[in-house]
Amino acid sequence: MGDQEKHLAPGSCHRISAVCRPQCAGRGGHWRVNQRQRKTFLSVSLSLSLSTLPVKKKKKKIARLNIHPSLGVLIELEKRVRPSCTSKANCRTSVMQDKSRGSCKPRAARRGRSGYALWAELKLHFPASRASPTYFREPANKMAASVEHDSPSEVSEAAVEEEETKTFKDLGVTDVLCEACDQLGWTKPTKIQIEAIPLALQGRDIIGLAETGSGKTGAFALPILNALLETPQRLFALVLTPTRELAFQISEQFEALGSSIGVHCAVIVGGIDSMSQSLALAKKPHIVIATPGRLIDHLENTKGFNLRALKYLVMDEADRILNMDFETEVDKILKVIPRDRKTFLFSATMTKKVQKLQRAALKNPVKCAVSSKYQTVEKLQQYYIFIPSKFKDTYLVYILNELAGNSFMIFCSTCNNTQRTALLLRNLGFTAIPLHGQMSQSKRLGSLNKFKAKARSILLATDVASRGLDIPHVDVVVNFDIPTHSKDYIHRVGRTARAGRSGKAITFVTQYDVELFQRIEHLIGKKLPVFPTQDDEVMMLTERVAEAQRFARMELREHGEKKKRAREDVGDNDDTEGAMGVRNKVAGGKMKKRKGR
Ligand SMILES: Nc1ncnc2c1ncn2[C@@H]1O[C@H](COP(=O)(O)OP(=O)(O)OP(=O)(O)O)[C@@H](O)[C@H]1O
Repeated sequence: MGDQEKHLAPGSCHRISAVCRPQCAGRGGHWRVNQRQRKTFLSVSLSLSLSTLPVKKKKKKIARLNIHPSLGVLIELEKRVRPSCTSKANCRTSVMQDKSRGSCKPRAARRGRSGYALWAELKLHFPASRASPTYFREPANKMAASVEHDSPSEVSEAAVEEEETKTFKDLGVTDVLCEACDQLGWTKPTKIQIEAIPLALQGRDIIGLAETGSGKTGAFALPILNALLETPQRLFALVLTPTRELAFQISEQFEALGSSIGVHCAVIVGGIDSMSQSLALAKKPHIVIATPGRLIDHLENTKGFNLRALKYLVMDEADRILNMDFETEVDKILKVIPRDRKTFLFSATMTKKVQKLQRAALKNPVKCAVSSKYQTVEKLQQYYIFIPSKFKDTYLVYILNELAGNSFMIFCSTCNNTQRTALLLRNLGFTAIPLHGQMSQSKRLGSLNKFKAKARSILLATDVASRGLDIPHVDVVVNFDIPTHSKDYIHRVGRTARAGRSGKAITFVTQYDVELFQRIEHLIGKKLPVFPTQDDEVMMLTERVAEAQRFARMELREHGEKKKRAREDVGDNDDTEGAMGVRNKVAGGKMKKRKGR
């Protein structure tokens, strides 16, 4: 019999008779539902027939019928034991034991033919609209199933509706946190929240995979706050993030959700005075949000700070955190936190490499996947333009003019190119601001805040800004330099079209980038269309752009020398906006003057 492999039409009710094989005897296990079934099931009626099995005498138990809590809504569990079974009353739902243990044994077995009988009828709902979790514990019960069609079910439609109208309260979130969600304008939970929150509240370790901008932060923050309310404790949870800006953002979200319950968070990231962080840790916050390196510094050097009582560990952007770059730090952290903790891994691009996941030391995790492994958002329009490398700047200016009035995030591959391009655009009168790893942390946050506050319409950034940052008003992402790691593409373009909004992403492909681009298309499983451009109009810009390039190079040099001369200078001049010439240009004068306009 095909093991739950039969195709089942949506909207119909099905009866599956499953026969439990002898080797499953005595062990617990979970039903595994295959991908197709998860997609098509609306309602399923399972009739499990565990009958007359050739069980060896020494086997004491037959089967354990476990329904994984995340599998679906268990509507009905009905058990019938064959009339031949003499001690119905003793027969437990899942286990039948032999006579010596004083419970039932069917006649067939008593006659010497080893065999037991148990019917269990289950009805499960698999609403079609629901993105079902895809990871279940490998079933110990190997069941062979036969599928019969039953009459179509109306209940299923109701179940779909129910799924859509689920509230945070239905997920088990406590009232005070539901109110906080309400205040943030979160009227209903997102798919990943529907999947992950109930499981997290049950105390399971979770691997959460969902597309960018789908509310993963809420999916781990709400269960942690819920648990914190139940058992208040200092240094309750640790959230590890790969970038500093993301750490601040997550802290803001925790504080917004937990404001009414007085949650205290500490952000522990590099590039910021350690002393103030030590003081913050001395106050024993409830939640610590940290980048791995600086957290290690504090664990090693800050007196009185330890995470020995930690209850929750979250790795946001987990595939990045579990990457080789953070290997030593993460291993060190895992050694000094209790093994008896809950662990949540979340990302839009989760690694499947078992070795990497093992490093997170998860215990019997559930994978909540509401997107395929490398999926971009439906409302995101993605394009590419194929151009000669030397005209990249000109095409960028053309696109910025074409899509004027929008908010842009432009990704470059190096700090130097980010800085140079920001200068170039400023020279042409665009309100552009850079964000990269060679800027001081205060300047990085300054840039981000100006962009968030819409005081600047263009943020030029390295991949330091590609993951996690939630800036709702970003309309267009431009991959000025194509990402070398295809996964970064998904995160970069995910800075737009967030939380159900729409957005555009345009990737520049030069003669050197063709292979990288093909890899990206392969990863996302899509062929991207070309972004339409008028080449003659682009070429009309070359002269102006060339002039702005010259000024940008000069300013970059000037800026570098100035920095060398006055490293300790605390003025606002270690990002490009501080460079004198540029400031004038932003004010609208210098370039025009030079051009005589
Ligand atoms: N239930 C909800 N209803 C409405 N908006 C929500 C809900 N949950 C989260 N959001 C909002 O959705 C936006 C994106 O959330 P979040 O930053 O958690 O996404 P993410 O999945 O972590 O994205 P990324 O993969 O880019 O890190 C945020 O502005 C957040 O406030």
